Amino acid sequence: MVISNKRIGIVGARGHTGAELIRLVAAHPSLELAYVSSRELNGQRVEDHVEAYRGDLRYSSPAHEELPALAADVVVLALPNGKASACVEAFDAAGQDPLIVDLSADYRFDDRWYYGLPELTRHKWRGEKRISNPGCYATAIQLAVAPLKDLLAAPPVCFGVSGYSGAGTTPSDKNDPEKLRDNLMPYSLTGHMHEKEASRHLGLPVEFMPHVAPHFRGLTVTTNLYLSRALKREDVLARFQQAYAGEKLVRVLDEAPWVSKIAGRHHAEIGGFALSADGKRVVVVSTLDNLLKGAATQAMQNINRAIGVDEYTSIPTGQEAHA
Ligand SMILES: NC(=O)C1=CN([C@@H]2O[C@H](COP(=O)(O)OP(=O)(O)OC[C@H]3O[C@@H](n4cnc5c(N)ncnc54)[C@H](OP(=O)(O)O)[C@@H]3O)[C@@H](O)[C@H]2O)C=CC1
Ligand SMILES: CC(=O)N[C@@H](CCC(=O)OP(=O)(O)O)C(=O)O
Repeated sequence: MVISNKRIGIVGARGHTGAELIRLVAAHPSLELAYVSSRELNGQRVEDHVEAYRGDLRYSSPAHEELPALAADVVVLALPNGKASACVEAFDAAGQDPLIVDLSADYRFDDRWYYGLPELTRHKWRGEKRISNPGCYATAIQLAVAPLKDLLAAPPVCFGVSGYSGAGTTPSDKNDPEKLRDNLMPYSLTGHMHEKEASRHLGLPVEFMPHVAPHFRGLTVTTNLYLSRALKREDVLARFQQAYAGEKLVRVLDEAPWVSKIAGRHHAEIGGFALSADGKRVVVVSTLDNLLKGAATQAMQNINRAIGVDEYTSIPTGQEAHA
């Protein structure tokens, strides 16, 4: 049986996450790029900006209302927060129902959209064609808390440190290498979007304190968990190993993972598992590349499942680093 390729459009493809998606699509046997949009790069050749792509496609800058006519089977919205709904409305108005994967936070609280963190929500997918891709820190938090969720005596407290690519390409203090040099920049210390997102999807309150650091990509979340009964370290480790057994994109380590080792890699790492002397407090460290497992790779997992191919198609799942 010949299965024809699906056509995919990326809206907001100049950004960091859009570029990572182009790389993943370039390596995909059943997807081909229909369009990649950017106002700033309009007319320029994609292969001049993304080395992994070889072909004649150029960036274009269609208005939202013009997107349906481009007839992609899959549409990824990689726009800043607050900008996705205008695109979604354009498809609704045209009576078109492509698979839409939104990378922004805009639909993470909308029950009509599937929240795609496959390792935790795979079983909840009911064939929805609208998928909300989780936030980067929110992914690391949920992966670190979920295996001990039933034993918590207090809200998890999470200290996050992200590389500055997490702040996108629109200039701000949080992606200004000069202001970040020799610095650690705290921000949104209560009420960050990912605090709300992780709380909602874990079904328990989470406390989150984010910071940006001078490195470009990769984030660390160090999570303090108070337990309702004492555990031994081997019990904690066994819970995590069992929770993520067979998962190709979540690795459970004995030691605490280092962010320098996760940059350019597609999986998340969870480790540390330091216990207090009374066995009722455990500290777990999770790392992931915010642009990959925190965005583009997770989107590709979601797209693969929705188009009916193996979830890991085009995603390097071994030890190899991203080119
Ligand atoms: N960076 C990260 O680590 C993560 C990001 N995300 C989310 O993914 C989305 C994309 O992030 P990222 O790639 O970092 O963002 P960037 O800031 O790097 O890119 C945003 C893209 O949107 C386009 N754009 C910017 N402003 C507008 C506008 N007003 N209208 C239409 N297009 C616009 C830009 O292209 P142009 O201006 O040329 O049109 C660019 O292609 C965001 O919602 C972000 O929150 C999610 C997880 C992790
Ligand atoms: C360092 C930095 O600024 N990180 C971003 C999170 C990136 C992300 O996951 O974005 P969305 O939830 O917006 O999709 C932030 O804290 O807003």
